[in-house]
Amino acid sequence: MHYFQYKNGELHAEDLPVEALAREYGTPLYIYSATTLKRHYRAFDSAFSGIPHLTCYSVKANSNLSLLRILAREGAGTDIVSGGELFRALRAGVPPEKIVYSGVGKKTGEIQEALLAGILMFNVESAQELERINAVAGEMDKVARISLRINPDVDPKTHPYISTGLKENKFGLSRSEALETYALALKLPHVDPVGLDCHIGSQLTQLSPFLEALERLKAFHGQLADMGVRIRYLDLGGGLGITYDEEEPPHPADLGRALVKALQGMDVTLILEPGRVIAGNTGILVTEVQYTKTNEGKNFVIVDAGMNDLIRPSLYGSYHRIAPVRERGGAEILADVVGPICESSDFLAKNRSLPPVAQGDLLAAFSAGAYGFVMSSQYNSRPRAAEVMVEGDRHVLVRGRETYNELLALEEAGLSSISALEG
Ligand SMILES: Cc1ncc(COP(=O)(O)O)c(C=O)c1O
Ligand SMILES: N[C@@H](CCCC[NH3+])C(=O)O
Repeated sequence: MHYFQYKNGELHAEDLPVEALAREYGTPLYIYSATTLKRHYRAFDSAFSGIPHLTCYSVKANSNLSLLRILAREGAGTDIVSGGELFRALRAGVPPEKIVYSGVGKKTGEIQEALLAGILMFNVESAQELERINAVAGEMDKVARISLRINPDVDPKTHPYISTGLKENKFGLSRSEALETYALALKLPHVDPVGLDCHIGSQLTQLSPFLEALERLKAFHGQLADMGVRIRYLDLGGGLGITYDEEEPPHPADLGRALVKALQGMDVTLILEPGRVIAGNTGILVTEVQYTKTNEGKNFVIVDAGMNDLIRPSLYGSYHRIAPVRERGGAEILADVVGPICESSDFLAKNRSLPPVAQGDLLAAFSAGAYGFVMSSQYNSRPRAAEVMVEGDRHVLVRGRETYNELLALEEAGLSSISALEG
């Protein structure tokens, strides 16, 4: 069941016509389906219901506060990678004891904030980070629960920019370094090594890399037990892929069955950090055609959403299905769908077969709920897209579009004092 569907030739977000929302809030506009979000979360979480587990939604995929609030009410924890994400997760009502903190570059202030909040654990990525967490926790008279992120050297068979578990990637510790670092953790008074963690990459479309990583972690778990480290949490990260085009990723239930079976007999709580599989197909980006033109036989459809709104096609060559919001007949044309940004890398699609579209038409880019708005910027001084959440026949503006004044707010003070520099 899809919640972005055509009814009588018009694209609907649940029960609302997308065109009406776009006319009300303007374009570019992100539209999210609350029903899809909940359905994805429940499908994922219930796949692991046979074992002790915690689903920590990866905030980086889509950090809109309202979306986080819905997930928090569903019982989700979160995987965060910055003080900013911690702040958001807490504001949205995620209980601190369901928050895990990943990332290679945690700063002292961020560690303090997480300790103050009382998060479940830090996924530590280097010996230096472990020492820093120990020192900060010591100053605060606390003991930090930690896991070490192992780099299992497994090929996730995905785009090189989003693969994270190969030895040439910056993430985690090799197994030999990790053994030494657990030994160090046992000696440090302000850290408690309770977990073992890995995350091998994103948009994975096969089960085998997950299972391979788990096998390596299990072998490592045995070595840790021999050293006297008692692991209570096994965190396998996120990474399950979605269908953008013709990919056929495993269903969460398949991943669940395979992992539950592989974990039999292990006395641990499984932690998972799904992002894309929860949020990706929960959102679309709606954009309006500004102009069409043909240069030497090449067709361009120029829309009002640019690489600043959805950077995935420019950054990874990613595919997003694009279709008119009102179904159109007529012979298809091959065109590049491009934005208004002054860069040739500013495109949503290249050589795409589209029905004939005209100025003023609305187009939807599908599967834009994850790594869409969160990766947007104000490049070319463009206010970022607004975000709307739909449920049934109701909707809420969950983030308005900033005004030009708001775009300049942080610079105004500089403008009033710049004359001092000008002498
Ligand atoms: C540590 C960590 N956990 C979870 C995720 C979420 O990944 P995905 O959106 O592919 O599920 C990522 C991103 O790849 C990550 O780096
Ligand atoms: N930003 C990437 C995913 C990165 C995952 C973060 N570790 C994407 O859009 O596909």
